[in-house]
Amino acid sequence: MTILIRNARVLGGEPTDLLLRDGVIAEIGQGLSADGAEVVDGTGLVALPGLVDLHTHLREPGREDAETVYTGSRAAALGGYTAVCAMANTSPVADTAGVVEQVYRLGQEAGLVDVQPIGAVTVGLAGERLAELGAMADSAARVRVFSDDGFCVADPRLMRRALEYVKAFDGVIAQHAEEPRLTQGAQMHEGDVSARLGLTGWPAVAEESIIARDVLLAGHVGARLHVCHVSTAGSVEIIRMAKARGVRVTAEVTPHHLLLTHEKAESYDPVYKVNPPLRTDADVEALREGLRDGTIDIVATDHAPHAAEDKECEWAYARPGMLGLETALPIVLDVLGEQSLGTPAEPAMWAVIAERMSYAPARIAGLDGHGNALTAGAPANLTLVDPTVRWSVDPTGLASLSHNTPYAGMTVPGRIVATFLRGVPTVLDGKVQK
Ligand SMILES: NC(=O)N[C@@H](CC(=O)O)C(=O)O
Ligand SMILES: [Zn+2]
Ligand SMILES: [Zn+2]
Repeated sequence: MTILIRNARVLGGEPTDLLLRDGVIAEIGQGLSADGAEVVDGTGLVALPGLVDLHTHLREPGREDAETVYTGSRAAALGGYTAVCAMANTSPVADTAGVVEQVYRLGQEAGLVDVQPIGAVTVGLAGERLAELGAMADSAARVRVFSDDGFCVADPRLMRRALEYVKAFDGVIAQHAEEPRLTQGAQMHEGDVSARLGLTGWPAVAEESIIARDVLLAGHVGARLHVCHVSTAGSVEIIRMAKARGVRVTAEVTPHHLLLTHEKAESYDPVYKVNPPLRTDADVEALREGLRDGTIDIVATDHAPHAAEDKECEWAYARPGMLGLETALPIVLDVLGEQSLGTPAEPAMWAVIAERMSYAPARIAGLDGHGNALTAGAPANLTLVDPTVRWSVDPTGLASLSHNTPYAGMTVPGRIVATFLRGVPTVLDGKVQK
């Protein structure tokens, strides 16, 4: 299949044509000849490298009523993604070569994005003994990222062993930083709002104390640490300090922690219940600053679909987590400065988006075929976005099997018009192709 994209603005630059052939970008330049190629009109659209999500929950195996690899892949493609890393907290847990290979194969069969399984750090996410990290690394799924996400690897000795172990194959431990002894029964951020509502608080220090411990451990053994869903100003400060000291630490922030705050809990609508919880305005400001200055390396969605019965109930009983794949780029656009569209600062904004949502996550995950600059010879993994379109988020209009988006009814900027995986369209005219 040969595709000619006409007049797209690569990272918001001058309009140009891109010829996609045999899975790669064969040529880039103005006025390329169509010569048998299928033409896609890119006028007014910005071309970005295919987005890469380092933190996605796909719920298969085990909760196929909430999301499957196929439905999550559709949501991802519609969000502009060409690769997603699938978290290990499935049922059974992805803690063996068998399970990660199953998820990997389901992703290949769906064929809409590359699904890269993340392996569990400990057997059954129980935090007691290491899972078979080496067997998962050597498997057909070639696992490099390991995480007990949903739970913290709380035992420092086990965390140290895991960090040491994955050095052998340049792996990374992605930590869900939450000291469990400080969050027992916690329902939301510990602060003035939790005090007023009478809900048990989840203090910032529960996150920060684990991050502080883990950057010290990672520095001590010279291993790679990745911090999942950073949510507090103090965490940003600790990571900034660790980086300055040369610790090999990377960090992610979610779109919802960049936009929403704990006051949302005043509605008692569990759609706003998430782990870690929504924090304060000051935290949001520090996260944005950390993302701008590179202390926070990437935006990751923590796409966490939940079935209605697990979410549309009393706050205390609702599962934490919210959808993210189809709204991530619009929220980041909103946060990073939609006002720069059409100004000389615009290309700089797209460069930051490409780095934080494609190049850096692909580097951290070791995904060589993704996160490449859009140049001749590179794999044809890219997405076309119309930054001028604003659309209203309708939970039932999303491709995800679940509907727990916190942005229902909100008008957001930026529509994904097309996505290409190795030169094959997975989304065209805003519609998924499978
Ligand atoms: N973020 C959440 O609130 N929930 C996640 C687990 C997690 O990311 O910790 C989930 O699997 O539902
Ligand atoms: Zn988590
Ligand atoms: Zn998660």
